Amino acid sequence: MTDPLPTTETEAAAELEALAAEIGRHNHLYHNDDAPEISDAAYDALMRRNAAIEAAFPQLVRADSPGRQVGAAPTGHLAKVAHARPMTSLDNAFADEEVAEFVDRIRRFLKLAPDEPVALTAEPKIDGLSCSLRYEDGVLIRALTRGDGQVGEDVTANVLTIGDIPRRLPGDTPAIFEVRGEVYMAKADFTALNARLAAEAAETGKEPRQFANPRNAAAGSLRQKDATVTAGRPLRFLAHGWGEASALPGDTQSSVVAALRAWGFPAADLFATAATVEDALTLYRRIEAARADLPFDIDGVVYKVDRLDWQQRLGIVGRAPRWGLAHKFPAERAQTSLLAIDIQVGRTGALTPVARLEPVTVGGVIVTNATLHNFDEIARLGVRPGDRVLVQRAGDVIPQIVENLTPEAAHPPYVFDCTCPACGSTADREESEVVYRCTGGLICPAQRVERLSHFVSRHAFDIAGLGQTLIEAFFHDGLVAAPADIFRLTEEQLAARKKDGRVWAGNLIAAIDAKRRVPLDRFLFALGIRHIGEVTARDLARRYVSARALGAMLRGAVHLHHATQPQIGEPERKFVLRRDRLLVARIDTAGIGPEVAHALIGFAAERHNRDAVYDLLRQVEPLDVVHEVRESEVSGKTVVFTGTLETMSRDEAKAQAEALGAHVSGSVSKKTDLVIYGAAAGSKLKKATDLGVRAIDEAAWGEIVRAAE
Ligand SMILES: NC(=O)c1ccc[n+]([C@@H]2O[C@H](COP(=O)([O-])OP(=O)(O)OC[C@H]3O[C@@H](n4cnc5c(N)ncnc54)[C@H](O)[C@@H]3O)[C@@H](O)[C@H]2O)c1
Ligand SMILES: [Zn+2]
Repeated sequence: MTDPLPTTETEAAAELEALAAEIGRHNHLYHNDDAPEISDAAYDALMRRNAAIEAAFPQLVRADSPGRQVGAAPTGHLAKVAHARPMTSLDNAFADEEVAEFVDRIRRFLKLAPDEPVALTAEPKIDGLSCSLRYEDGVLIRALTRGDGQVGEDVTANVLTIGDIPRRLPGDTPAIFEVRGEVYMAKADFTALNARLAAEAAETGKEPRQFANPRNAAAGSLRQKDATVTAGRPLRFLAHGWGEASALPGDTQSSVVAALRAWGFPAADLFATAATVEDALTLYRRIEAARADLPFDIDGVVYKVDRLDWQQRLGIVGRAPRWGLAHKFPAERAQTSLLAIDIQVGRTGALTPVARLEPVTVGGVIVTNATLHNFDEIARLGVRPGDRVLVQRAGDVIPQIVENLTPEAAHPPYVFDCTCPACGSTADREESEVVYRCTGGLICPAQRVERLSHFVSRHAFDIAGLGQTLIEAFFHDGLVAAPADIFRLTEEQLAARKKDGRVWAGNLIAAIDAKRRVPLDRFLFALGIRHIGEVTARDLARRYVSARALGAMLRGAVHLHHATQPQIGEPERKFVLRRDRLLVARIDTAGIGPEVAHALIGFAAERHNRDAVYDLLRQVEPLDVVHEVRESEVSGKTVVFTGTLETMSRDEAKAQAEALGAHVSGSVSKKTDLVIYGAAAGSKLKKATDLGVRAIDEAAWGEIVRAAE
């Protein structure tokens, strides 16, 4: 967990509340709908976060804390029946040390000597759903799902269709005995079932029902109202415990499991006992190594205290027994083939490469694509379509490629052609960045809504009554695709959208018309060019004064840009742009900086963008910047700033002087009228003194400025 814990009670209580709601929602999706939205690892991370906050703020533990609950209360169509003994969950461990702590806790609880051995059983943790089978006088009379641990769903009819489950126990068995275990679906059966469902759907022309993983398939198949559906599903059963029992056929976990086997229940082949923590961990690794070859999905190893008298004393705390622990496996990995690399375009134009994979089950979920983060990652992994790759799902829901398993040069290298797949514009990146962005901001379908919303926003065109929601609606209805379209909207079009919409339409058109003349800086800012925020837009506007002058400069720059591009071909060509110092130098003045220069040229070099701007210029007129000059004692004079100014930047000082009608020069000569010096002023100040030029400090300059206000 990387996020720091909340520091105040208020924050902690708020987060616990949010977690309870979120985890509750996922419990419902997982346990009742068999349709989880997040991975188990992501779910476990939420639970751990909840537990960590509860440990830091024990007074805030909620009555409905997810840490106290088992599963989810059943809500479906099946009859709800109370359990004779609660069906619990298990505490989780992820690291080896946690297993040692588990045994230490048991020793402390039972007040055992430190060297007293605590024998544990170890067995795979099957990814299915638990089920309790009640036998009375050796006959199966009821089967219940776990539900919320107190109340389960009656699935007796369904369970009778499962071949692994005996209907009747042989010979002399206790009068009452509840066998508990997992109903699961084998991996191969799961794949076949999904294929069958797809084929059936294709025949009837319906949308196929596909299960995300074997666990969901098992749960969805068992919890059917119509047991004949269950009968057609390849469900299996593994016994691992018991509930109410009038007598027990042994005094250890292992001897009871052996009896269950003798009665005809399948139990895990990899079941074993361990005398020490080290032995338990050895079993864990053995089971982990066997994992991929097991016919069913498992997500960890379950340890239980072998002695039943100790289990009895240890009892249950909250949602789980003190005598059991689920030691989960780390993120699962799997091999598959990289079919293709696609590029997704985000709402702000960022391009993300996505790996299309041959479907593979990783950690119980079918994975068909993985993120590659960015193009550097593709280079780092050296992956090419056709390669075998190692895929992993970690705490994150999005799977990732961790390694390329195909030797060098087996397939042609992946080449990114630096164009946006959504609009065909050039994609560019800055030297300091790894992310490529589409430069077709105004025309790129992936970015349009975002750009249009920006265009009408408060600091841009600021059109009264035209916000994001309306712009989105106009876009979806095909009324507005580019900024210029806003100015082509008609009252008739708008009025037709609302009942009695005349007045509204009239007002909106008037508000739009009122913005047909806007200050140049707003116009520039509204275009949504990267790095051109409000301040930079204002700087650019001040420097170029008119749209015409700015346009002329850009035309020149773009012409030069195209002329300096080597002829088509290698991808590098397209970003020569950002290395072209000469070009950038043309606009990299007045503190505008190379990043802004690159962004501007990149934008202007794109024909679609130019067309969109010309189209807009037929509708609106950007107003020239009028430099207001105030009369002051320095009007018409030449001033020089030197040294380090304390209260303002050099740029601001220069702007101040210009606003007062002064000319700012960089060097001191006989023509200089005034030198303003800051700290550590050197040769210029000396020269001024030598030439007899008047020199004042920053504070005195401040007085001149204030006097002119
Ligand atoms: N992805 C999601 O949205 C989501 C939501 C809820 C739960 N989950 C998953 O379910 C887990 C929580 O469910 P849970 O309460 O069932 O806990 P759990 O799955 O971590 O462990 C308890 C269960 O393990 C099962 N089990 C399997 N093999 C066993 C064995 N050999 N011995 C004893 N029990 C065995 C039993 O059914 C028992 O109830 C989470 O950790 C997460 O993995 C995921
Ligand atoms: Zn694009």
